Amino acid sequence: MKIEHIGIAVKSLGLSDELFSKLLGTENYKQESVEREGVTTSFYQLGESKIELVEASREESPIAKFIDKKGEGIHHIAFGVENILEEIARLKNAGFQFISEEPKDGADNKIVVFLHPKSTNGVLIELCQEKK
Ligand SMILES: CC[C@@H](C(=O)O)C(=O)SCCNC(=O)CCNC(=O)[C@H](O)C(C)(C)COP(=O)(O)OP(=O)(O)OC[C@H]1O[C@@H](n2cnc3c(N)ncnc32)[C@H](O)[C@@H]1OP(=O)(O)O
Ligand SMILES: [Co+2]
Repeated sequence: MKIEHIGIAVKSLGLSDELFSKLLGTENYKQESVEREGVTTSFYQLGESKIELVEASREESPIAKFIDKKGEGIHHIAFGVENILEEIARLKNAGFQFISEEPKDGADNKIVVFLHPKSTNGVLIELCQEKK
């Protein structure tokens, strides 16, 4: 398992892309919308991890709700795993709760699931696996 990306909730990808390109000294390598999730993402490679800027693509997006409540900032940590089904089983066995146990298509050619922050010390954790 490794830190695959840090998700950062932003109001405007336009403004935040400009800020993060300056901050990181590199351009994003992709921008991608995931309509099911109600988000548009922008990815920056940072060594073996990434920064994922996440903007709400519609009103009822979880990102819109998060920003309304907590403002812009760190939203989630994504762990990259080899076998997401095995990790789900391991973590369920260890008593962790999932928002949904069924992996779904994420951004950046991944399948993803999320654990509920109430079972992970208040940190939203995403598991992601490269699509085969
Ligand atoms: C598809 C792209 C994908 C990728 O490929 O990388 C992404 O990263 S998409 C990222 C956006 N999608 C998600 O976040 C999906 C998972 N999130 C959810 O399902 C919901 O956001 C949630 C975590 C279940 C919360 O939704 P909800 O219960 O409707 O909102 P509340 O505001 O009532 O929150 C309940 C409770 O949880 C706390 N919370 C909410 N978001 C976070 C967070 N990001 N980090 C930590 N804690 C969070 C919130 O504060 C509430 O706690 P209490 O106030 O103590 O009740
Ligand atoms: Co993510």
